[in-house]
Amino acid sequence: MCLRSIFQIASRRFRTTLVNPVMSSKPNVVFVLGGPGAGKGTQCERIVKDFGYIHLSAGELLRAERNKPNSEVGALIEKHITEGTIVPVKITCGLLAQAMVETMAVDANKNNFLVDGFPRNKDNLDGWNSEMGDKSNVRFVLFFDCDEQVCMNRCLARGQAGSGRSDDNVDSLKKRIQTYHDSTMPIIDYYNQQKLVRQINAGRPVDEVCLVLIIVLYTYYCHFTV
Ligand SMILES: Nc1ncnc2c1ncn2[C@@H]1O[C@H](COP(=O)(O)OP(=O)(O)OP(=O)(O)O)[C@@H](O)[C@H]1O
Ligand SMILES: Nc1ccn([C@H]2C[C@H](O)[C@@H](COP(=O)(O)O)O2)c(=O)n1
Repeated sequence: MCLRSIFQIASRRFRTTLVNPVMSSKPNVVFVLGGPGAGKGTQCERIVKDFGYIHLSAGELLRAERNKPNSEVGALIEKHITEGTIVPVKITCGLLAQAMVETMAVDANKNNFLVDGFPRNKDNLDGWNSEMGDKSNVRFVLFFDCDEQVCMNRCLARGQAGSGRSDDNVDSLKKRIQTYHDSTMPIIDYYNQQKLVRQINAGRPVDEVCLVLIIVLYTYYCHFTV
């Protein structure tokens, strides 16, 4: 049986049987973490298409806010993006919360969110817990584990392919990778201690990573059907 067939069968069963048992009026949140270029966005998009999640990328929301001509925080966001540092949580959590509210206002059943690139440091974590802790259900954390040099090469290739991102260059990437080690890994460790981390080898080709991701999701949601 080909990979595509397995994927289609798993996703059909997932949508009809496995998502429904965890529906609630609060948003269900799966945090997605990993180094820059680990493939978080690529894999989230695949899951959205076949599994009915809503993908919210913190980085994308920040770039969209930065691009608004009248944004009061646009310059601050751009400074953090190019420096590879982390935007204050008040801004990022506000954008995420607003996107969730807007999504669920259109369709209350759309309450399963992949929150990609968040929480990235202690400020993110504390801000989320105080603002969203009792307004959301954090189900688990997907950790895309990928070799640093592989991450760097992928981002540089993405820049050369015309991403237009001001941080797909060697200087910014070195800083982003440092921030990832210093600030994001402790957050992954924190969730790991709570047994909430599902670790995925993200150094493999896209289809192989995706297959492992499907198995991880399937296994998780099977707990709700037994
Ligand atoms: N498994 C993979 N193998 C090879 N290339 C990949 C793989 N996954 C993603 N890529 C490519 O690597 C680049 C980075 O992927 P992606 O944007 O999904 O990473 P990301 O973790 O979301 O990065 P960032 O945190 O910088 O936004 C993209 O050009 C993507 O096409
Ligand atoms: N929680 C977050 C997420 C992202 N940013 C900023 C800083 C990152 O380097 C940049 C790009 O994010 P990505 O697209 O790689 O997820 O956006 C942040 O400050 N806080």
